[in-house]
Amino acid sequence: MIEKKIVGEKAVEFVKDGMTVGLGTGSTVYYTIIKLGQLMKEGLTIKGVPTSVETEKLAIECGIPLANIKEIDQIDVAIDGADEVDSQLNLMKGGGGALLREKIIARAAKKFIVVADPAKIVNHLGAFPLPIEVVPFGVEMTNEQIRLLGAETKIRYSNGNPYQSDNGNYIIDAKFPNILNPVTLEQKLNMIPGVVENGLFNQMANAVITLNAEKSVVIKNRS
Ligand SMILES: O=C(CO)[C@H](O)[C@H](O)COP(=O)(O)O
Repeated sequence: MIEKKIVGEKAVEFVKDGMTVGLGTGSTVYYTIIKLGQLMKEGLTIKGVPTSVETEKLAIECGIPLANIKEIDQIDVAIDGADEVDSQLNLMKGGGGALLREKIIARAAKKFIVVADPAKIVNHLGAFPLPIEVVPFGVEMTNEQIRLLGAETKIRYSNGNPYQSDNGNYIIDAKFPNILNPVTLEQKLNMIPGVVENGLFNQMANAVITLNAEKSVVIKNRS
């Protein structure tokens, strides 16, 4: 999709020589990573911190050296996609199942830049089911606790088996009606035993790169 390519490539403007860069997961940040690989051939020097096994493979293919996560003292910028972005720049993420590593890297980064095609921009989060990473043990009980918060839930499956994240956990997709208070919901979900993390990234994005109705690139900054 051309929109994803435009916003994905624009994000490289936030990357400067010598930076350690958090590399998100998905079909939009894919274009950022490809572009960074091209720029490295022209002399840019960076280290990447991938948020998934899929992104790790892509970064290696693109010739981006990976930082050792145990030795990183800082991540200068993290760039990632989103499933939904609200007017306060709160995000819903995890459609690709990588939300836990994505949140760890985004939180550690000095700047978190989101690349989102215009279809991702919403007034309120919640049309997309919220991905929640849970430990496999007692998944049905954890699922029930999430349902009690008002969601219709589905354990995510892949090829006939529960989908497993890169961390060996399961994902529950939870359809809440309009999420009017994402901050409270994020906290309530993470208090349920068995929930590892959820896909609400509240007040984390410093900027969101998207397109306006005229198809021009716009950068929304969080106030
Ligand atoms: O959170 C994610 C993966 O866990 C992705 O960033 C999100 O699903 C957006 O993906 P895409 O850019 O392919 O639309």
